[in-house]
Amino acid sequence: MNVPRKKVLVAMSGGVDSSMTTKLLLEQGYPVEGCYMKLHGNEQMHEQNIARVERVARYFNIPWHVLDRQDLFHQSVYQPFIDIYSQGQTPNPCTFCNRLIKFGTLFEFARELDCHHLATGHYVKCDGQYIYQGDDPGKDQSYFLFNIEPRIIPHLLFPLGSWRKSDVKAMAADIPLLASLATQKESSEICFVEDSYIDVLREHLQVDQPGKVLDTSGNVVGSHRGYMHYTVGQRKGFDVPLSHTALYVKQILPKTNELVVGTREEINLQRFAVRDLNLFLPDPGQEFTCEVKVRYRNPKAPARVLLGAGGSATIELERPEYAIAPGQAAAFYEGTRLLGGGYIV
Ligand SMILES: Nc1ncnc2c1ncn2[C@@H]1O[C@H](COP(=O)(O)OP(=O)(O)OP(=O)(O)O)[C@@H](O)[C@H]1O
Repeated sequence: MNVPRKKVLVAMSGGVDSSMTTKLLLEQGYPVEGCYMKLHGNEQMHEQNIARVERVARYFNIPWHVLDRQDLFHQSVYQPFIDIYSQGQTPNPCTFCNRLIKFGTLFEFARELDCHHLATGHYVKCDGQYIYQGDDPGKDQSYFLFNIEPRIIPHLLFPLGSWRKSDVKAMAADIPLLASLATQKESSEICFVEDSYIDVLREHLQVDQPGKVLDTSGNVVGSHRGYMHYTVGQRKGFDVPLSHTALYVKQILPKTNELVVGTREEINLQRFAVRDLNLFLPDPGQEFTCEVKVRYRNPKAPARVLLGAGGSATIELERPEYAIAPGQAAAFYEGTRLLGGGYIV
């Protein structure tokens, strides 16, 4: 006799991924409910997305909910995004949202609805103990999940982990009533950024304030548009008239509105620190070896992690890496298995 499946709450954005997540879970025999969360402040976008979620929920004949978490999102994702840029660092807002909202308050809501599982359309895999990279190398989103609470992993379902995005779109295109999902524009990488992050910052801060560019010896060599326009590792957008070699941002100095630039060799780092460590390993010891990804699109690099006090760690890379930006996540892996990570200091 088949054991009945426990109920799942699917985080539904109105996009193709979470809609096809719903379809796959229903096919696997799970009772499913859906939930759209109002997070950013763009009401027009919410209306459009809610109409899509309603269409999908009706098509699959499942109950669905709207959860308003705009206040929590503002306070724990949007405002820190602005504050971190103003401190001269590069924030990773999706990791805040994943910890506190998608896999935080939404999980609490799932429990209120008596749902044992929570599912999203992330391209990752999960065996109930660990999260793994998704099979589609161009879509794997495990990096953004390094900071979720370990206690909720046993409840998570990610049916798209073994799918390629192109096949997910083809599956949607085969359902006449939902075919438009397959062709709709992909949502931007950060849900509240329509075009450029600088437009968001400009609403709150004086981002356009020209400043000095220094070389690594402290000489003034050029000018820039305002430090918030830049990320460590960036090569373009500042002016160093007399340089004949490619120069990259090595350091951002918010107090003096200065950038320090250097050659590729000068900006490479082999050792750096992280804070707010989050580990899925039950017993990591004082140090362990793994591979580290310091940016979403960077390949994983072999490293040693030395644990320090108060959730800090030092990362020693086997070979120097380029563009290690304070504020970004450093996610740890063993093969495709996500071990956790921390924020680069
Ligand atoms: N506003 C929202 N309400 C509920 N769940 C959401 C919302 N936004 C995103 N999600 C969930 O988080 C997952 C990952 O979101 P992300 O924006 O990274 O992916 P996406 O490729 O745009 O997904 P989709 O095609 O489902 O919109 C989505 O598949 C969905 O399950």
